[in-house]
Amino acid sequence: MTKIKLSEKQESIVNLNQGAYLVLASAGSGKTRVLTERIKRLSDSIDGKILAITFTNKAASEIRERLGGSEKISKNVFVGTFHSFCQSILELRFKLLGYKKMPHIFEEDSDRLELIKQAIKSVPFFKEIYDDLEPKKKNQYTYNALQFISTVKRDVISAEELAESSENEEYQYLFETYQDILKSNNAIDFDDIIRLIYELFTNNEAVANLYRKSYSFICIDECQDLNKLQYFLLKALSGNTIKDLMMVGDPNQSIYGFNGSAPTYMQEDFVRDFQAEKITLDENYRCSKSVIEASNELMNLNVEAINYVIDGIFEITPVDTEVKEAEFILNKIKELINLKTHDDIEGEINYEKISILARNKFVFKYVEELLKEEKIPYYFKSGNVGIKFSSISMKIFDLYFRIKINPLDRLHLNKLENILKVKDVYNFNELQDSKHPISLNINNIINDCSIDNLHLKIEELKKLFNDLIVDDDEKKLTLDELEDFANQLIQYKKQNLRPSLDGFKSAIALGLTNNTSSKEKGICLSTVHTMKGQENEIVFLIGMDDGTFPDFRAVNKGGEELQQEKNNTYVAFTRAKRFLFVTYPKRRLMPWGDYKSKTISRFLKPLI
Ligand SMILES: Nc1ncnc2c1ncn2[C@@H]1O[C@H](COP(=O)(O)OP(=O)(O)OP(=O)(O)O)[C@@H](O)[C@H]1O
Repeated sequence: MTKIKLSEKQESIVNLNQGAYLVLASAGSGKTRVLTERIKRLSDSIDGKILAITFTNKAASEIRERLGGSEKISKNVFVGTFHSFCQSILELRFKLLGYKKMPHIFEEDSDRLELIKQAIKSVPFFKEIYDDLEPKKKNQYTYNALQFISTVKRDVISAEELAESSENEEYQYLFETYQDILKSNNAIDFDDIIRLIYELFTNNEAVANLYRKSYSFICIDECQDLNKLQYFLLKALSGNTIKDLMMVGDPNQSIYGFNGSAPTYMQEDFVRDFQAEKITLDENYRCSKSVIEASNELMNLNVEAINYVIDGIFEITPVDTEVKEAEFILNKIKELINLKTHDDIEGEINYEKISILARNKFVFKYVEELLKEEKIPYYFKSGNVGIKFSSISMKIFDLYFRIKINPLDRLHLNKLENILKVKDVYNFNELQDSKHPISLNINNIINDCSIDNLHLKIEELKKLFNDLIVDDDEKKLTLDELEDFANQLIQYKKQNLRPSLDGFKSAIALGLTNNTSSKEKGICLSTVHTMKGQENEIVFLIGMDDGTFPDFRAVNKGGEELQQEKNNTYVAFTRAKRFLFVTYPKRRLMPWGDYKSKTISRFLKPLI
């Protein structure tokens, strides 16, 4: 890895000593770089431990990679997301939180929707409303109920506050019922992971003190994304003991408002509660002159381009339809690849140096079709997610695996019963006559699996799938998914000294074992949210028509939601190191067959 010479300003932040600091820095100013160098310096010079929190597994592994794997760093520095930090505590202390066995994470939205549906049906007030709704409205209702549960958790709303703020006690019942159902499955959801540890630190002074004494410094990246629960967790962890915290963030990159995040937790609460000193960093090391100028104009900023020698490209191109947009992009890509080199781009221009970004994944439809047709390699960038199997045999395996390691998990047991159309998923005769007789063999294989023999079980499964699956496409898909699972096991064992099946399942759910870099071959297609914190040489930002980006719902709501869309456009712009090509269709094909006229995104109007 090339050694970067830090600027004077960056160096001064790296060398700050004790105290609380808020580093407000614009995109590409080297926030992550500075934070990493600071952690490195601290770990060399102090004896205590350092807690470094990021918002994505990808960012955490990048920081870990840059820190290197010396024994001192491995022992003294914890780098991870809020979820992985809290999960590591939960695995040790779940009994203190009222669980007899380690609770399992229900990570999939579909699982949580199923649970909230059960909760709605057990509270008469909600059941009555729900039963009278048309099917489409039922889905929206369930989704809204789930949002309500999340809000209660993320906004740290207590039972009393809930009772006071709602029109009646029914909402409190709904919340409690959902939690009870989770608990009866010995399960938790993502928000619970942080909420439980916040409760532990708040209610158990002795345990909180253990962690307070253990960590001397806390560093947090991307703090504009903090929500109330995460900020409260940090406060509860710090207590009156930890006073050395550094938060770095960029209010202009605040794009997770829909998750309860707000830059005010760093800019107001942190500054007030910790008497934090504010420092600004307004240089841009990432982007070319053209990209910085466009971003400055977009956000009305005055960021300095350090790399002024590189002009780069910023272009906005209107195209007739989405099909034409896809053709334009494909032609441009071919042109760039044929160029092989360009003075502005380091090394050969290849597919890995190109990213295509959009507001949401639906925008990629025609581009993806063309990439496939032209046999150009590409992949979809994934966020903090675990594995989602699509082959039927791996789905069955996953469900057996879940109920094997968490026998209280009725939710997945029911799912398995439904897939197999059996009453008892362990009954030999029923399985043999079931819709998927392979389930009998799968069940036999994982019946006595343990973390020590799981790799052997995977080999048995491989043989089974090879022998029994007839359809070639299905066989390939199943074997690919099994291999992915096997790779995740290897990753997990590398990361954990005391591995367990429970721990492995949680690590998968948190996306900690997902080695994405091996799958990231070719052109990267990503939503802007998922690309946050990352960069590429050449970026295409597509579908920049008003109503798509900004999203029409934000346009209708206006205010903060619209501002977040603008911030999201800024995040998209500043992912480009050298070239940024922006496109929008002047007409969009609607699902019912008509074309609708479109205009350029309101944010881009001043730039044309
Ligand atoms: N002093 C420096 N000299 C040269 N390059 C640098 C320097 N500091 C940072 N960089 C490079 O600039 C780019 C942006 O750095 P980094 O990702 O740390 O920024 P950031 O502020 O976290 O970005 P963002 O918030 O936009 O995701 C990286 O490619 C990094 O290696």
